Amino acid sequence: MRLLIQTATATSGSAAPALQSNSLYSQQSQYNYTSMREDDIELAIKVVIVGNGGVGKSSMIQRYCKGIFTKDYKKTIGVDFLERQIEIDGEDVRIMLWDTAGQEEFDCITKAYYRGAQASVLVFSTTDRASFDAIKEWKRKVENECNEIPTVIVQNKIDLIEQAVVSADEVETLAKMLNCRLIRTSVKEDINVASVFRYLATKCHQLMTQSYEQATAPGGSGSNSQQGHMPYSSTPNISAFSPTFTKSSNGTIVLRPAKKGSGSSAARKRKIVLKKCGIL
Ligand SMILES: Nc1nc2c(ncn2[C@@H]2O[C@H](COP(=O)(O)OP(=O)(O)OP(=O)(O)O)[C@@H](O)[C@H]2O)c(=O)[nH]1
Repeated sequence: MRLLIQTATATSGSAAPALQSNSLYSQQSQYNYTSMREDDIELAIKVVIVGNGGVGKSSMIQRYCKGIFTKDYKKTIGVDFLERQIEIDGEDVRIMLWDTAGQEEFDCITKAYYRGAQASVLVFSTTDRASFDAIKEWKRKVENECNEIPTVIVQNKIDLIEQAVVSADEVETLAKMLNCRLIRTSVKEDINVASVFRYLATKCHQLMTQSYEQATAPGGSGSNSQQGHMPYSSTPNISAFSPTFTKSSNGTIVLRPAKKGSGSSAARKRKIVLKKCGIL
């Protein structure tokens, strides 16, 4: 059995995939569990990476997904994405990293791609004061499209700490004020890059599991719904789609079944719980 989810059309690794307007991910992320078999669920998290031009967003994604670093600066035009799969609590989670152009001229294109994101990374550079000052505004832009989602502020280029134009105190104060986790990275030296995405994936995984359990618990909010819809919550859900997977021309993305035999004991336990809950 397959679940169809209307979402943004995207092509693996290509720049600026076409976007379709999409009610599912605009404000209310809802899943119809009655039409979904647990085997069909593949956990995927959409993460948007934002920040001024030249702070290292593309480099960070390349480092994380391909393990490479290049000194060349190639301005991102529009939007691009890469993905990587990691394991959280014994379950495979696909992290889709959406790289957005930092230049304001691309704002009207990029903001459309924030929609449906379950987590965000706000990046500034240790050597670029303006990029630090812009963090609040980047957060606001993401929130406009996604409400409150797990967010990390990344201070990149800490290998250049001697040329820092922002004090440690200032950065910590801002992170507290915006209620975001702060992680200092050097993409060049490969310091803390993986921690950023593991932190966000873990956070999203927890939120999704809570939501899921509430929706499927006997007498829980899910059982009250005639349609079996997951109740709307301001917390993010991990979406069960992958932009690399087969899509139809109308922007419908078809889920692929989870790999056979890949289930860990945690995943198996979840399957048992789901079966008990009578999910078809
Ligand atoms: N020293 C140092 N340089 C870095 C680091 N991360 C990225 N850079 C360099 O910073 C420059 C800009 O990096 P990009 O990844 O292209 O920046 P971006 O944020 O994607 O820029 P836009 O596409 O314009 O939004 C490149 O020359 C990178 O090599 C780092 O951790 N340390």
